This record gives sequence, C-alpha cells and structure tokens, in this order.
Amino acid sequence: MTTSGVSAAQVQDPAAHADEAVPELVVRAVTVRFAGLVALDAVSFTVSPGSIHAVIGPNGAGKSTCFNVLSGVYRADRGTVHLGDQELTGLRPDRVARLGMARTFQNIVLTQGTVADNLMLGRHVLTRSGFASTALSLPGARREQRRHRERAREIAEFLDLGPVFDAPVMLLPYGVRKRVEMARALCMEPKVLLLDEPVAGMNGGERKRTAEAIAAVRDSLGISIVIVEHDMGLIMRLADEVTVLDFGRRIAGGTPDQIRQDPAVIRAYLGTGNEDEDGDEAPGPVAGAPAQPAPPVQVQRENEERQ
Ligand SMILES: Nc1ncnc2c1ncn2[C@@H]1O[C@H](COP(=O)(O)OP(=O)(O)OP(=O)(O)O)[C@@H](O)[C@H]1O
Repeated sequence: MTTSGVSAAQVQDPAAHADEAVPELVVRAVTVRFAGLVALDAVSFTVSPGSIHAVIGPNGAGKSTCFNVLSGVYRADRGTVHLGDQELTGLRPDRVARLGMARTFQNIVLTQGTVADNLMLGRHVLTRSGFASTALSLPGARREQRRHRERAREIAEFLDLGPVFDAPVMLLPYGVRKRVEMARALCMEPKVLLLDEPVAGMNGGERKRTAEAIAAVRDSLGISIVIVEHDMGLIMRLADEVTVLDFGRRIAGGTPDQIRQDPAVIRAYLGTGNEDEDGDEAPGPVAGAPAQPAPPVQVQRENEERQ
C-alpha cells in the first residue's frame, strides 16, 4: 500500500541503490564493552531482505547499543556486520550511510527549515555536483538539484507529507515531524532503514499512521527495516522477525508468534530481580513488557501454584 495516492511504481524509482537487490544484513557475534560493562555480548542475527526485523528487550538490554553499531556510531570490540558482501564493521557513520544504511534518531525533533529543506539534506549523500558548482548555480548542478527535489517530493507524498512539503517543520505536530525524519532517511535511498523508536511520544492516531507508513515502505519499496521500539503491540503487528536482547545477550529470535510463547522472553520481561523483602518474586511485567505474552505467563503461574 501507499499512504497517499502515489503508486508503488512511482516511488520505486531510481536512485542510488534501487537497481541493486537488497542484500541480507548479517550481524555476527558482536560484542561491545563500556569499561567493565558488557553492553552487547556476542550478539548475532540476520535481517532478511525486504523484511521488518525488530530488536526488542527490557530497559538496558542493549538495543540502542546494537543500533549504534549498525549505523557506525559505535565500534564493536568484537564481531562483524555485513550488508551482503560489504563489511560495515568499524566504518564511520557517513560511510555506512553511503553503503545503504539510513537511520532515524530516537529523540530528534526537527525544528529548522521546511520539510523540503530537511528532505534535501537526505539527498545530500547522493549529490554528485560539488559544493562550488552548486553554490555557483552551474546548469548541471541546477538540473541535479531539480531532480533531487522532485524525488524528495515523491517520497514526501508517499508518506502523506505532500501537503506540507513547503511548510516550516516547526509548525507541524510532533507526529508529523517524526514522519519527516523517516522521509529524510528514505531520501537517502537506503537498502536498510534503521528506525529508532519511531512512535515514541506519539498519540494513538499518530502511532497508527506511522505503523501504516512503515508497512508501506516495506511493501512498496522492498527495502529491509530494522526497528527498535518499546510499543510491543506495534512490533507484534508489524515485524516479520524479532530478535530479543536481555542484559546484552540474544535470548531469543523468531516470528512474533514464536516470541510471544518463548519462556526466556517471558522471564526477561517479568524480571527476575523484582523481589520483595521476603525474597518472593513480585508479580507483574517490567516496563516495556510485551502485551501478548501475558496469557501464557498467567497459565504457567497457576500451574506452578497447583504443584
Ligand atoms: N555510552 C555508554 N557508556 C557507558 N555505558 C553505556 C553507554 N551506552 C549504553 N551503556 C550501558 O549499556 C547497557 C545497554 O544500554 P542500551 O542503551 O544499549 O540499552 P537499551 O536496550 O537501548 O535500553 P533502553 O530501552 O532503556 O533505551 C546499559 O547498561 C547502559 O547503561
């Protein structure tokens, strides 16, 4: 689907990476340490081409660290990241972006310029004309700028941002600004889109719209999406595959249905450290607990009490 009337064919257009097949993203045994703390401990997973792959886990599990390794912000102490044949391990963020990995940021709230200005920033990595020829408005550079602006408008329309293309972002509601941020990343024509908590802070309507937009990106553009998000309802509806982290370790992986039933996941979200003064485990999920695993846990607890 598309979120506006723009056809998939229009959106699947040209760009740097569109003629190349989307490759697998393979994370192998990645370890990251901060002083004495192991934030990621030999974590491995594979993102299938054209899929939505969620990375979830309780607070402090290592999700952001994982994201920062994928986008080149953090350097892994051990392990590798490959996008197809291309090794990304240890490359700087700008190089990782040029190889087809575009990311959004958890806390970014765009405030400067128009929507168009922000999307053109995303086109920057694809611009061939140098700074001087653009500044001097040479004909070739002007043509290229026009082509990029047209493409930015197509992407804006795809994400329902057409009507606000020339509006200052500062005047837009929070949820729309977050969608501008996603459009900016898409303007880089990535093979893999990394979404860091894309619905954080949104109201119900904005969440629904953003979820539709994410599904539309996968279905129409065929690129892979890696998503870190605390909204478990959204993850369970959207994701094709889920990797679950806890204390820096990968404790489970599979489809949302498999994850819902996985005892290690249920244990991690219940939290084994929630003990009261008598040493009894305090019931109830920790923050960010999945909405769906609750029934199997209750059944399991009833069985334990009966024994
Ligand atoms: N730059 C850093 N320096 C030191 N420790 C860090 C740094 N970044 C993360 N950590 C630690 O690494 C562990 C994993 O953190 P991370 O932010 O990756 O978890 P998370 O799953 O994203 O958590 P949350 O859901 O709360 O955002 C935590 O114990 C955290 O305190």
